[in-house]
Amino acid sequence: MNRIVTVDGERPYDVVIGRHLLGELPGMLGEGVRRVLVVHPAALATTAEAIRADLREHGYEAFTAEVPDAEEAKTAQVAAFLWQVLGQAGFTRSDAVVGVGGGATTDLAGFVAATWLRGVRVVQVSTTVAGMVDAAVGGKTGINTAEGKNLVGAFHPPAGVICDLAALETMARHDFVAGLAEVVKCGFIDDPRILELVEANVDLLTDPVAASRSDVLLELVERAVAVKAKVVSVDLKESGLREILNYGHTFGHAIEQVERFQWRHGAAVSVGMVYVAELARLAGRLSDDVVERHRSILSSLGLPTTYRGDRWERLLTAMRRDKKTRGDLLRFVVLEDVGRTARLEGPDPTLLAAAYAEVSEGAPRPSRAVDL
Ligand SMILES: NC(=O)c1ccc[n+]([C@@H]2O[C@H](COP(=O)([O-])OP(=O)(O)OC[C@H]3O[C@@H](n4cnc5c(N)ncnc54)[C@H](O)[C@@H]3O)[C@@H](O)[C@H]2O)c1
Ligand SMILES: O=C(O)C(=O)C[C@@H](O)[C@H](O)[C@H](O)COP(=O)(O)O
Ligand SMILES: [Zn+2]
Repeated sequence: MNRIVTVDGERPYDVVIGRHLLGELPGMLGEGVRRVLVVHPAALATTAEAIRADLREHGYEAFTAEVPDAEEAKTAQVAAFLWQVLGQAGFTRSDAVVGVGGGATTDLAGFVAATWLRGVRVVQVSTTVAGMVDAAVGGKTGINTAEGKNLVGAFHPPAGVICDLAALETMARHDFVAGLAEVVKCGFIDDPRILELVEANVDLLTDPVAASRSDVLLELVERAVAVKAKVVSVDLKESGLREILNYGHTFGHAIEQVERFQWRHGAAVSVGMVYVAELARLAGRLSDDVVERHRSILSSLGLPTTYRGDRWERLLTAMRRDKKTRGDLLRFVVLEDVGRTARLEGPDPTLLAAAYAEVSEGAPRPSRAVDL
């Protein structure tokens, strides 16, 4: 049975979660669309071709465009390639883009849709855990620059999102588990039941095939999407509440930039959540127990909770480029308890460095992180 989460806003849209859902796509494209560009990485070429053929049967003029894998897709060069494709195929404002893939692909496809003719429709067909519970929903689109993550982008909500859990069966375990970091994030910021479900089902959730076929994953995806939908429905452009979805990302994005985008996003966010939990603890705002719960739940999934200890200056430079920063003021989303978020603004530099020491490799703490 499919689950539907509706995202409110200027143009409400549905996130449909279930199995074998590609038939939903034409309905989501809406009235008046004639041409459709299906953007996908090589790993999803067969799916993209099936979508193109189906769209043609429904009378659309459908094209596919293959883009590089993962973060390699989120560049100005790849965006420019897609603008060229759209231009040469004569896409007008009543035409549409469909993103088929993980968060990297849908961030790119969404950004190209946001910028082509100053905005055409996009439907996201998400094929990863991180994409389904987070990237495809909420309209944050963008690309990276050498200086940092998602530094160029636009808020451009989709016309609909398809989360076909059957697609997850082919995912590599490390990519699958990395996506669970965003699910755990939703648990810490808003929905404690998510944490209980993850803690009770670690073995199942670290097996992509078994997890994808389970009601546990269906419930987790629905709950995480519901958290995201609740937030972005009232604060699309991140003027306040939406910042909570950035929990763990200040330090996480800094790792990604320092590692030249070779780390998985979810793995970096995993360390970032432990970092900011330690920061909140050192600032006297979070209990030891909740900090340790971060470590235990993330490491039980095989996610990293530590990072190399010799990168502080570079991490700090990267954190200053975080979108929550205002002028020289570094700002963090912190927890005061599970489900209770707050902001920590301009923490003392010694506190920032002390939290780094707590997540540095070699710090006297147990870690069961695997090679993500
Ligand atoms: N816009 C947002 O709100 C938002 C939210 C969260 C994450 N993100 C972004 O999303 C990206 C991370 O998303 P991700 O984890 O999906 O990464 P990803 O898109 O890089 O996908 C991970 C890997 O899985 C492969 N893949 C995708 N679907 C597959 C399938 N069904 N079977 C087999 N392999 C498959 C991809 O080819 C890739 O190699 C980052 O760029 C992050 O910044 C954006
Ligand atoms: O939707 C949001 O808002 C988020 O912050 C969700 C994050 O998981 C996601 O990684 C997002 O792309 C980060 O946004 P950024 O503004 O920090 O680039
Ligand atoms: Zn994220």
